[in-house]
Amino acid sequence: MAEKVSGEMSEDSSDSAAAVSQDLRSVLVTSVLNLEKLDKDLYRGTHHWVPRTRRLFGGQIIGQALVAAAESVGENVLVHSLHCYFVRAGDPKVPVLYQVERTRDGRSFSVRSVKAIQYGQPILICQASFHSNQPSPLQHQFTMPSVPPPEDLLTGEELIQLYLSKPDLAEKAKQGLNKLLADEVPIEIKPVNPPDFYRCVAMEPKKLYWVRAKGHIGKGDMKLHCCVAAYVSDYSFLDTALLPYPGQRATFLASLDHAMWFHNTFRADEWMLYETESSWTGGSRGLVQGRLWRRDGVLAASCAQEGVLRVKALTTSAVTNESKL
Ligand SMILES: CCCCCCC/C=C/C(=O)SCCNC(=O)CCNC(=O)[C@H](O)C(C)(C)COP(=O)(O)OP(=O)(O)OC[C@H]1O[C@@H](n2cnc3c(N)ncnc32)[C@H](O)[C@@H]1OP(=O)(O)O
Repeated sequence: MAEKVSGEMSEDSSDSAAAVSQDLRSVLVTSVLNLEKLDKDLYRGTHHWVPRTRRLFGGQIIGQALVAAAESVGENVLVHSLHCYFVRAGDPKVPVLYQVERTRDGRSFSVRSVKAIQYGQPILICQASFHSNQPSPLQHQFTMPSVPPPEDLLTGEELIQLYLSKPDLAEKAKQGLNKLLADEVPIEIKPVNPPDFYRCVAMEPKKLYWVRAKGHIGKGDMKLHCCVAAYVSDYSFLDTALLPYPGQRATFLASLDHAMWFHNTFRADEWMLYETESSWTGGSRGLVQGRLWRRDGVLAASCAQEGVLRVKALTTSAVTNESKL
């Protein structure tokens, strides 16, 4: 019989004191990243939240691929990087198979290659590298931007409620916002500088928001927190590249590749500051970079992604009943 491999990690003493009930646990660990083991180095993953594009969420595929890779390495190594290509759209109607190749095991580093497969064809190719913890006399990092704490900011849902209360809101925009509210995305977000609701001002391609997994994960296995961070890091990343173009509506937005480097331990169920920026767009593609900060200022992870950006010029305001352009 197939066994589940990841979500139910053991609790440390601080967690057991809290006696976390099953329904308070993050769906990311109880379901999304809890793969079914079919055979040695072969796993099956199912879906939770599917974006309105009806193609599988890239972060889910990366997170699941990393769970599969992490199952094949020892307990004393940590994931330090991953590099993925999204080669086909994922179909939400069927599960995804994850096939792990044990590329190399060295004294310090282990490399794994994972193929995510649907209908016999790869949808994602992922290389993940693991490293045993080693001391280093060289240590530096950038400084975390100074921002208000998450407790002082509105959640994504509260912001949507605020937008819904605007009297001149166009019916189509209202429908879109209500759909967003109904989405069961398993992560929480608190934007530091939410974009102007009417989106008529070009902005610098930079964002700052607090983010964490919804529900409890516990201290547990650091590798699982990296899998959750991989999921989280893809959610509102590529859209950073659209901020300078308020007169354009995205008709097709999809990540082509995604890379991450993990620097320090963190808990993905605690608030982290996600700092994203886009250094370049052109040729219907955009490049974004991101940094995930622990709230104590420690740099937890860095990310980079390129995506396809196909857009259409807006002729009227998408959000109000008035003409805009
Ligand atoms: C604030 C909250 C936001 C939450 C949203 C979360 C954001 C999440 C994003 C994601 O998760 S993206 C998911 C992960 N990434 C992917 O699924 C990408 C997977 N890769 C691919 O699908 C393909 O590699 C590709 C990028 C589509 C490859 O493109 P290619 O052009 O080589 O493939 P085709 O099969 O030929 O075409 C696909 C599609 O695109 C149309 N098309 C192709 N070229 C052009 C063009 N020059 N101009 C316009 N359209 C083009 C083509 O006609 C096909 O369209 P359909 O027939 O499918 O309609």
